[in-house]
Amino acid sequence: MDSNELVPVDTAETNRVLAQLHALLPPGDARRERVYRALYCEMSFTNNARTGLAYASSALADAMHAADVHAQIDFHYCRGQYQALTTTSADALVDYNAGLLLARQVNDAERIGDGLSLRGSVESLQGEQALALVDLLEANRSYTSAGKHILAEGNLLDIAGAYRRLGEYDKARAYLEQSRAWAEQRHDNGSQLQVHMELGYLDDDSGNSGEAIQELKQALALAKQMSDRQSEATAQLGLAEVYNGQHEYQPALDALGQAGTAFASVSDQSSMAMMHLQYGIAHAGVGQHKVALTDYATAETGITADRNIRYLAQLYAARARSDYALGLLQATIEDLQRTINANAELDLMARRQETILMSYQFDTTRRDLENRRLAADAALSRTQIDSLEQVRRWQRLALLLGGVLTLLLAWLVMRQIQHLRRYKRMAMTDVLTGVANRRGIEKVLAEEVKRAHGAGHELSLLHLDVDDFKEINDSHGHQLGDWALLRIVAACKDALRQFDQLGRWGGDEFYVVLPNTGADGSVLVAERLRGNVEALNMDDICPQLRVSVSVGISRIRPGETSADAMIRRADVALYRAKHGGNNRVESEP
Ligand SMILES: Nc1nc2c(ncn2[C@@H]2O[C@H](COP(=O)(O)OP(=O)(O)OP(=O)(O)O)[C@@H](O)[C@H]2O)c(=O)[nH]1
Repeated sequence: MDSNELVPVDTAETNRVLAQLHALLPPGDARRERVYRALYCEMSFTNNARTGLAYASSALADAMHAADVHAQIDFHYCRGQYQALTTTSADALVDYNAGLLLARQVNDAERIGDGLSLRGSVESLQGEQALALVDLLEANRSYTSAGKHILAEGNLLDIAGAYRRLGEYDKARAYLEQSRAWAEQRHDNGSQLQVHMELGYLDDDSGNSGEAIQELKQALALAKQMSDRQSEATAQLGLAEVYNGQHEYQPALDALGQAGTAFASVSDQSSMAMMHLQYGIAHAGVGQHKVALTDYATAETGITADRNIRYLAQLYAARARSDYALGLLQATIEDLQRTINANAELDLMARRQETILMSYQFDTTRRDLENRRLAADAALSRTQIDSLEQVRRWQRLALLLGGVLTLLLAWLVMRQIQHLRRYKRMAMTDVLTGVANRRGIEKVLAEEVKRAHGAGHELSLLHLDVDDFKEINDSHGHQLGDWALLRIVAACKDALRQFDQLGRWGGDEFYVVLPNTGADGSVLVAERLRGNVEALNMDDICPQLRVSVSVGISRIRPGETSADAMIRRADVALYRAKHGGNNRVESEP
């Protein structure tokens, strides 16, 4: 129901499906109730146009009250269709246009298609084939854009009708064959009936009356099978028209009789003018020209109201023959004149229609080209955006890789620097005690001499030697000697200030560089060192073991730029301390 694509087999089936649908409606769902009513309106009154008209009018009022625009559109269309049957198809246009306007306002492609299709079929009946084709072809585009393929297929029938009336029989037949294939494939009896009917008209118009009769009879059989009285009447009217064309007036009159009854049974007034025209031709055919004139008079009113010039031309030509047969010369001349005028108007219309069609085709082609160009532009910009994004992705990746590489390089460089520093430190460090080795302390001393010389500061150097260390080694072993050295270094460090630097010269000899330190300060530090070592308790490694150091002190002299002399003087002082009896501090003189 929501997809609006029901294909019922006949009237009874229609009513059964509608009842089923109604039973399925969720209670209180007013919107779906209106959707259902729209379907009901379209499908339930095929055999009763007046009741359908009344139903559509009241449903339209309800939809307006509920401000349900979609339902309003549906009921406008429904009412238009029953209006066309009750009076003339031209009267339906008011509702079709009103519905179409609303459909365009809410941009509802399916309902725009419905409106255009309905309006197109009226225009086609009025002889405005170009306008009709513009609307019908547009309807197809709308349906297709809304994905409503069944509705688009149904619309093909009307397109075929318009092409037939325009005299484009090949095009009309192509559309009908397409419709026939789809209708058969879907077992859609209603559409098959319409296809037979249209093929009948087409065969008749293109001079194949035998085939026309076959098609119309098939349409008639299907209409009877479906209990569709309205279509039955239309098929009978079509048959009558073919019979008249074949000068078979009695079968024509019979068919018209059947058509009249069937039309009356469904209150369909829309074909009354055509009925009278065909009656006139048939009556004239059997020699009843006076009756024919009455028929023509009635037909003329209806056809004029419908503004159908094609039928008017047919009517005037037929009436001229009856006028002539009755000896009404003046009337004959007038009707012949009217025939000429109507045909001239038809020619004019044909030319106008050609122009309208050409301009529509031009517009459509231009629009298609424009759409294709827009699509191509969109595809191009999509490709450009894609490749830009691709480039950006690569750039981001390259940046990321660059960043990672830079970090990696930085890390490698840092590690290298750290290794170098470590190697340098290791190269300057004594492995056993962890203080500066000979190279390290030489370097420190050289820098401090330079600095003291530059700034005119004082600088002192202590030369330490462990007393009788050989004896410790010899008595207690080399291992214990190492431990004793470690303890001595620790005791020395405790005695030093933050900026004093201790280094091992080798074996049991150490140097201490004392920046900014003069004679008194150096003696003080040296004594503290000596005292700390002397006070060492090493019972934990060797009970009763006592160690001591002798210290020689030298100081920088004014103008001295090399450490060698300082070292020599400190050695001399140490020598004196040793010879003074160990565990002593001696300064250079
Ligand atoms: N345990 C140990 N002994 C070492 C190390 N380096 C040198 N020695 C030893 O230290 C001793 C130093 O002895 P000497 O130079 O004769 O000096 P000393 O015995 O202290 O005598 P004086 O200096 O005159 O008091 C030698 O026996 C070296 O073999 C070391 O790293 N560890």
